[in-house]
Amino acid sequence: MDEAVQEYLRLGAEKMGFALDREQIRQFTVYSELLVQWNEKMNLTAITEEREIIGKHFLDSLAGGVALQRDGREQVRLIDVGTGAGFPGIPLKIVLPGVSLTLLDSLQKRVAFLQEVCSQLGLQDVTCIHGRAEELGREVEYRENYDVAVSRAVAPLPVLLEYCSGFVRQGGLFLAYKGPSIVEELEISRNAVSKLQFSIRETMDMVIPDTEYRHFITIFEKIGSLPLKYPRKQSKIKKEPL
Ligand SMILES: C[S@@+](CC[C@H](N)C(=O)[O-])C[C@H]1O[C@@H](n2cnc3c(N)ncnc32)[C@H](O)[C@@H]1O
Repeated sequence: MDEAVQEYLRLGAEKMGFALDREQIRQFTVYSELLVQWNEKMNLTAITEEREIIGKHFLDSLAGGVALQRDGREQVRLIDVGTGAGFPGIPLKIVLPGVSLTLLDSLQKRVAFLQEVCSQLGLQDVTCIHGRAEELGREVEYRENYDVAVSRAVAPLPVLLEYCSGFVRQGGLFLAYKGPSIVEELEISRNAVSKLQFSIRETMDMVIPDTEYRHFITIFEKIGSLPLKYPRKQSKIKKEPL
């Protein structure tokens, strides 16, 4: 990554409230290089130009960190559901190193990439898991065991709420990264929100610095204990979305 691109990253992060030190710039640089290298062998991202990786993946991922920092939730147990190539989980971990991070994806080869990134970046306290959200959310080890769940570009909101409901503890948060469809998605998610013991706190409209990209982050709070029947099996979620 050349100096101008690194400066774009540094300034963009600063505008979002994160002053990056040299080690953090190194971590983002290595991450970007690994993403481009591995993308030649496997499908990780359609975005391969450096500035775009910074804007659309790194800074975009940090938008959720703004909410966590504002709430003083920087030392949380956080799970990224359907993390793919590590978004938004890894950028959040780089700027909030006190986070205990779990990265979950249903594709094994993506998990291998995540392990390599975490090792080369020297990230501590990160667990990479291969599995399906709706199955792991029923297991004692994971069920309602996280302070925060985050997820970007994984499923329509009613389905995504069910995937993430299994992980978030009472009083914990779920941050859904969504595009402009968020207004309609919230409209069709009312039943899911109430059945899954969530309440809607707010939707943050985030503009990524020096770009015209906008992302909405809707923050849900878990207000009660999740009924045992949720999350349901994938076939049921698909056939009868809440
Ligand atoms: C479009 S990608 C988005 C990846 C990343 N969150 C991002 O924003 O770049 C969706 C990812 O979710 C994963 N996924 C889809 N359904 C899942 C499920 N039920 N449990 C775990 N991972 C899932 C897929 O394997 C894929 O890597």
